[in-house]
Amino acid sequence: MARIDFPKDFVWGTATASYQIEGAWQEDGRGPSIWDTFSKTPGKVFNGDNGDVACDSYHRYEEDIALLKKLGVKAYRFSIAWPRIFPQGTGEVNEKGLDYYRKVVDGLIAAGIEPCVTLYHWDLPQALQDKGGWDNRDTIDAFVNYSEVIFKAFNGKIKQWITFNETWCVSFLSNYLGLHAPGNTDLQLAVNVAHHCMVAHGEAVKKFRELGIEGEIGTTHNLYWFEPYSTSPEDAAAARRNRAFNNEWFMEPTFKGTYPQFLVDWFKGKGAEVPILPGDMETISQKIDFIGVNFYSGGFGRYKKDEGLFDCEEVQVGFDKTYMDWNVYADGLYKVLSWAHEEYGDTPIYITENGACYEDVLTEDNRVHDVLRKEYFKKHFIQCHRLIESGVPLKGYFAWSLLDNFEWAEGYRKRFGIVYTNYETLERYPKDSYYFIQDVIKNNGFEA
Ligand SMILES: N=[N+]=NCCCCNC(=O)[C@@H]1[C@H]2[C@H](O)[C@@H](O)[C@H](O)[C@@H](CO)[C@@H]12
Repeated sequence: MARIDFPKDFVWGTATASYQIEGAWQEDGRGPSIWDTFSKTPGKVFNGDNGDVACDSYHRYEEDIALLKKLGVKAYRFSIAWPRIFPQGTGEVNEKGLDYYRKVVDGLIAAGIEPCVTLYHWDLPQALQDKGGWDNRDTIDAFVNYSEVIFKAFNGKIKQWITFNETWCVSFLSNYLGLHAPGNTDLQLAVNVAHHCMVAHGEAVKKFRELGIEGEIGTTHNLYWFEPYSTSPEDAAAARRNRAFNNEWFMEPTFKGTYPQFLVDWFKGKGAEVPILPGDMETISQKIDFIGVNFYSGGFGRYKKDEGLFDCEEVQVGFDKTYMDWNVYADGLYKVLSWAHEEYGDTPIYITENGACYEDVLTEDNRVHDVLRKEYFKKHFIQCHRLIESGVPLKGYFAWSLLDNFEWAEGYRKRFGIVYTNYETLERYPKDSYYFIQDVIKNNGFEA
């Protein structure tokens, strides 16, 4: 057994998102989001589940904060629901919406926990979607207007700001693959959405700097480690395309102000071109204070003509799988963050999400012995330590998720929490993984 110790200032946290935990979907003036619409469209979400109640954190946030305090985290990442602040996306500020987040932020600070806020975690006001959503460049200004209200309302209280969560999901998963809201399946539309979200990110960073807001600002991309199954040039090219679809397409513009040309050409061949206006790339690549990375999995790919968007098929090489059928590939975390550090430089990195879904059984005495999830965390903590030892500027780790919650198109059947949510009673029960992480935080390390 080897002792794994983390740096004294390493930030341990957990993460959630508004639509996944809050519920209270029509309370205190909240307007509809695209996820209210999508989840109530038959066939889109497992079992017809929706976020009307979710974990009811809108009313139970004090319980959540108590769980965070007991866990011992330094920070808590959550998102603000744009439709609570601007029910129609723009116009009059809904003060009652702001009041909820004032209570959450003040509660966290009183508990000695740093609030880390995501401004956009997918719940776009439906009123903006009705005008084209992220395909319409006007939504960029609406996002900056919303961001400015939040910056000013919480300046000095919130010190870590994330503009977007997973622009890959907002664009390709939601507008090309059609699996998330609003459920489109058009490559050009998805390319437009990705671009406009990244411009919106850059414009919000500019506003943050102009206003002199305290703290640090960044964005979160979900990175996936994908490598060729063999040394053949075809496999290498196919895997590179598939990886770049997830990684470089977002990291290159964010850090270098360019799109990866080989993929621009590939998309052009598929009839999709990036709607770049003069100044966009400079806006997107505004200097950020940190990069958030969500990491879950990775895999191997090989060339297969006409397979998917990139003539690339994933090869099963025997990885253990989570209940999402995702590979458990902890080395992939080391590889992808080492690659990001080499490619994009010394910007501090936070793992803003990492975690696993398994079938959880609640015992008679309200325990969940989630051995596999504990193992998943332990394997990935070891890789975090390797990264730090290798000189990668990894500054913190947020476990996904504090609570079992609304898992998007999977509804409530897929549980990622370190705390079990009983959806009938809305009671919360810490799982064994919660106590494992509590111990790791207390000792800032563990016996590997
Ligand atoms: N098909 N398919 N595609 C693979 C999708 C991988 C990317 N999904 C994520 O990273 C989401 C991220 C999200 O922030 C959170 O809100 C989700 O609850 C977690 C768990 O799902 C993860």
